[in-house]
Amino acid sequence: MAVEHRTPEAETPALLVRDVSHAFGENRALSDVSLEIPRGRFVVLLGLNGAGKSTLFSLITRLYDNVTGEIRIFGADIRRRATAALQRLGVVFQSRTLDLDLTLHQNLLYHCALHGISGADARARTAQALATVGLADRAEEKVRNLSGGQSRRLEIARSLLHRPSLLLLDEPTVGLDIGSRESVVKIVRSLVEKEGLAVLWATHLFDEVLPTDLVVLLHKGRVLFTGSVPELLAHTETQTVSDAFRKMTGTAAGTGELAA
Ligand SMILES: Nc1ncnc2c1ncn2[C@@H]1O[C@H](COP(=O)(O)OP(=O)(O)OP(=O)(O)O)[C@@H](O)[C@H]1O
Repeated sequence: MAVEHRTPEAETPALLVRDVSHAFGENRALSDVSLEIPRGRFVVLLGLNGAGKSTLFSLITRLYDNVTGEIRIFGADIRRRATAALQRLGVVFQSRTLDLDLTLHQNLLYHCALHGISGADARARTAQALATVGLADRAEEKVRNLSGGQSRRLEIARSLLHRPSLLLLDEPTVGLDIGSRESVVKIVRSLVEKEGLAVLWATHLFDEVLPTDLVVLLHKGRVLFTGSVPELLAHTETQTVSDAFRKMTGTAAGTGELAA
């Protein structure tokens, strides 16, 4: 008789992706992608434009249906237990999705309503989320008045309202000036350190990777490496993440959309 082995709840990864592929017609955007995000870790999904990062996010968030492989959020299969899985997930997509003519407060209250959160609870969560991202004093202004970095921070606040345990961010710092980039990175890293959130941070900017992060290297729809930064450097016999990336992908220095 087959014995079923169950992973204890505390050991279940925040996100498990196993053997997931996706194609747009003839264009294979993802091929047998597997990765894991342990609880409470900051994981960088590193890949150039077109690597498949946004496609993977669309599958994890169920914008697209994954027809191959398996995706689990804290153990819940996103197809069979979609509600349980998505309740634990917060997302900041690459394109902006705020209502410019509503105030910060109204944008967040609207999102609370979508999650069935209302009244005093919604107001308390909104105030707390705005404070977390340093925008408490801007609550009654229209979003139209915010800078790019402030808008991003508001989107992060919005993603926290239903108190997720796993946060996905797709190229959150693209187009921001250096000061705004730093503040966005700092806020998200602090959520990992202080609140124990697990984060999947998609980027093509190597200087956003810290030595203590885990890295998933995605190139042309395939995962070429998963592990810690020291493991990546040892594996490639290089000194920097950008050199390691170039070596693994065969991308020559000075070409491609590399930064830092
Ligand atoms: N809706 C779509 N229809 C057809 N092809 C698509 C679609 N979305 C993505 N692709 C293709 O799938 C591949 C992966 O794209 P994807 O957007 O996931 O990459 P990415 O790593 O997020 O890059 P970027 O940061 O430029 O969005 C690319 O070849 C892209 O052209």
